[in-house]
Amino acid sequence: MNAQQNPAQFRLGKPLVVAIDGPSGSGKSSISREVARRLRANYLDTGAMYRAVTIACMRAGIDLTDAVAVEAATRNADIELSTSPDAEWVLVGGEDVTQAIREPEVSSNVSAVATTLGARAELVRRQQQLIKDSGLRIVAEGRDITTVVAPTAEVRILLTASEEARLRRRGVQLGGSQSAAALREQVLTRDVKDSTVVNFQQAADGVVTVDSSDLDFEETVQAVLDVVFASTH
Ligand SMILES: Nc1ncnc2c1ncn2[C@@H]1O[C@H](COP(=O)(O)OP(=O)(O)OP(=O)(O)O)[C@@H](O)[C@H]1O
Ligand SMILES: Nc1ccn([C@H]2C[C@H](O)[C@@H](COP(=O)(O)O)O2)c(=O)n1
Repeated sequence: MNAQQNPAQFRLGKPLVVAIDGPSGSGKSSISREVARRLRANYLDTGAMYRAVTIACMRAGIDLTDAVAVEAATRNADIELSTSPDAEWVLVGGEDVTQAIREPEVSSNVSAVATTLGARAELVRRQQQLIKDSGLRIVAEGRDITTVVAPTAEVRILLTASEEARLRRRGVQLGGSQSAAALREQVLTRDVKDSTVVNFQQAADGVVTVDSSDLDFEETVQAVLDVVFASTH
């Protein structure tokens, strides 16, 4: 029996931490959110936290190349975010920044925060607390969840896709409004920068790779659920 035949056996009501990492545009957020729904689990978008700190720094006029200032701003950042897969909201200082953190300017600047090690340490600490607060029933996704944030998760997955698939999907997601060069900057160049501090291109020991290049959305959800099933039985 696999997950498709009987999705109801996923240790319902019991702890289940599913850690998912992968490069930009591989489908981490959308696939993880749907997997969380089907597992009746919480959902944590850790990239949204890096984006929230970035917008807080930009609004405060903080020089993003100043690691000491970025680290201090991260420690002081008042961030709240939904951990329900059915409600997407992010607040910074009580203000709703759910849409603003997705703006291209934030995408261009977020790597400066993500590559500040002191900022990472603070956000990893908060993410681990959010996972505990979820009752350890959560799908958490990002770049270092399988290796740093939740290395002992019951299920650890690297979700990948070819560059071509990732660029195509992000282009469709943005409504065809971006040039090829802008898409490469937002997807591939950002990955190169982020890769300098975390490894999300190769699976660490014990991490299962799901390559979605030739899978559609539903097939990818099922492939992830199959790994969850196989890892917990
Ligand atoms: N297997 C798939 N087939 C087709 N489209 C997909 C698939 N997986 C994800 N998508 C679509 O690709 C787009 C990008 O996915 P998503 O935003 O989840 O990626 P991501 O890895 O979280 O990216 P980022 O790290 O840059 O935020 C979305 O529109 C999503 O619906
Ligand atoms: N665990 C994480 C999550 C995200 N990041 C960085 C890398 C990205 O450039 C940025 C935004 O993430 P996205 O919303 O695109 O998934 O945050 C990270 O370093 N570690």
